Amino acid sequence: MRWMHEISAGHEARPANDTAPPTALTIAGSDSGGSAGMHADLRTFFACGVHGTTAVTAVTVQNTVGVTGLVEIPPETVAAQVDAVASDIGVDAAKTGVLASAATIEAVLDACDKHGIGREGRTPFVVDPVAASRSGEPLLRPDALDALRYKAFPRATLVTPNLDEVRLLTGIDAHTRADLLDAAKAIFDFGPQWVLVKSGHLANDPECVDVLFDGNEAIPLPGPRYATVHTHGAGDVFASAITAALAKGASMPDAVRSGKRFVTRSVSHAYPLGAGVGPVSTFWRVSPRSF
Ligand SMILES: Nc1ncnc2c1ncn2[C@@H]1O[C@H](COP(=O)(O)OP(=O)(O)OP(=O)(O)O)[C@@H](O)[C@H]1O
Ligand SMILES: Cc1ncc(COP(=O)(O)O)c(N)n1
Repeated sequence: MRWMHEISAGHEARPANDTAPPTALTIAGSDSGGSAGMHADLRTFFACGVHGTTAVTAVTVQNTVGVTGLVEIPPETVAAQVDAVASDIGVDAAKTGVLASAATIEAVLDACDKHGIGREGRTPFVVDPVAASRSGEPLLRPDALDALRYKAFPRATLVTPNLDEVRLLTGIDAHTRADLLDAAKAIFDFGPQWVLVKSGHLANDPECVDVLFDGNEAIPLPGPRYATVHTHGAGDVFASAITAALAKGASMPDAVRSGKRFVTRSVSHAYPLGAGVGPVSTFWRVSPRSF
């Protein structure tokens, strides 16, 4: 084991292993409560049959009630994790969660560029612009908004905002299904290849119809709305299930449809935990009892 300050050169790549499953990388924060962030991402990758790897951006002090602390990992350490994973294990698709600051976003994008991750490279790059926890605590510094808009989004294969993130990033206040396409167009103008606007926060809509947009066509993704408050981690599970499908070689519309099926089943199996908001459950895919 070498301490971080001793690592100067890159890692040597190992020969490819034909028996290994596809790999997906999450560049995200940890959740001590185990419901959201990279914990949810890794569970989803496992349930979807891909090997999950991680670049930790921030450690959150979090439970089902809220987030009471966040410690950022130095940007160069985040970039070094991306480099270590990509240069040895490889990355078939990558996603982001909490990116914390402009400096971390820039370090991550440089590391991704180096390994062909992102729109101009061969490897799909899903940017989930996580800005706050479900309980409202900020997970992104205000200086990071422009870095997301003008640096990360143009490099993204897919951007997956919820309606609060749409409001923060574009000023559009979406309240109806019809507003989702306007929201998707406004995010698309920042330059990603695809945009997926999520409808979970349209609380008065009897269904959850998300919208996938590629600049020309809007593809509706219908799903039932379950009467549960336990949706902690739903956005992370959705983006991770999409990333897993992309890692296996699916087209974007197929990956998003399979991610939607996965997250809908996960919401339908959500369980109470602690005193606050419980997580959506990925157990349905792997456990005979399905919890
Ligand atoms: N009550 C629900 N019933 C069914 N599906 C839901 C429900 N709430 C959210 N979803 C679905 O879960 C996915 C995540 O959507 P949402 O808009 O909640 O994203 P998010 O805000 O990023 O998630 P999070 O809850 O983790 O903050 C979407 O496909 C959405 O339609
Ligand atoms: C580390 C981390 N990443 C992401 C989220 C967002 O998930 P949610 O919107 O369900 O709180 C979170 N709460 N914590």
